[in-house]
Amino acid sequence: MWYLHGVVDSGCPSSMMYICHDVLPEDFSFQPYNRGIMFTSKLLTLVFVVQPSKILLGMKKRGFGMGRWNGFGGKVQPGETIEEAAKRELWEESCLTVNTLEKIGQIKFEFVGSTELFDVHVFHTDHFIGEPAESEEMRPQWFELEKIPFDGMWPDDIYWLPLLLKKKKFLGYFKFEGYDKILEYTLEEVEHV
Ligand SMILES: COc1nc(N)nc2c1ncn2[C@H]1C[C@H](O)[C@@H](COP(=O)(O)OP(=O)(O)OP(=O)(O)O)O1
Ligand SMILES: [Mg+2]
Ligand SMILES: [Mg+2]
Repeated sequence: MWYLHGVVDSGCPSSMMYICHDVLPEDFSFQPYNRGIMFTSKLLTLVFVVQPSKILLGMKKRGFGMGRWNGFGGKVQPGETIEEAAKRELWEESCLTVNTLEKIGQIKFEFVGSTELFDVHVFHTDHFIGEPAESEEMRPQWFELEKIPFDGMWPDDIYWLPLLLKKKKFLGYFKFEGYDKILEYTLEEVEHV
């Protein structure tokens, strides 16, 4: 068994190098990935605005994930913290501002044939300022919690979104073939993320 072992800081916050090794260090918290492959990593944010009986999702109008409902988020820019990026992307994509975000999950996505891992930092908030409005990138819509449109979302969401809604913290790893098929995944609840 080989495990993703290390991270090489390339100097750019959104481009880390991951190294796979055959020994699992004791302090190692990631799940098995691949055999000796060098991965780069892309830092991304994802924010879910939740109210007692409903959740705000956005229909992605362009780019990656177009045609799917999702939370609001995107790439972390140089010089930004991950939380700053999460707030900026939420604002750009939904016109909502937030004072605080709760970091609730971290998910690594691998796509067969690509050596770039997506490192998605997932946030939750139930306090926001403003009214959701359509942006170039997203068309926001509230959904009753019993009517979340999982069929129109990324296929991984149905595994971990229920944890987010219960405010349980989690770490996940999903390996995709194409964009519709999950080949394998791991998901664990954790105390800290
Ligand atoms: C593969 O599974 C995924 N599932 C879910 N639920 N969300 C995902 C998955 N892969 C990526 N995401 C999220 C992470 C980000 O929030 C977006 C992708 O970033 P995006 O392309 O929207 O980046 P932006 O910086 O906003 O885009 P522009 O450069 O076009 O402004 O999807
Ligand atoms: Mg985006
Ligand atoms: Mg964006």
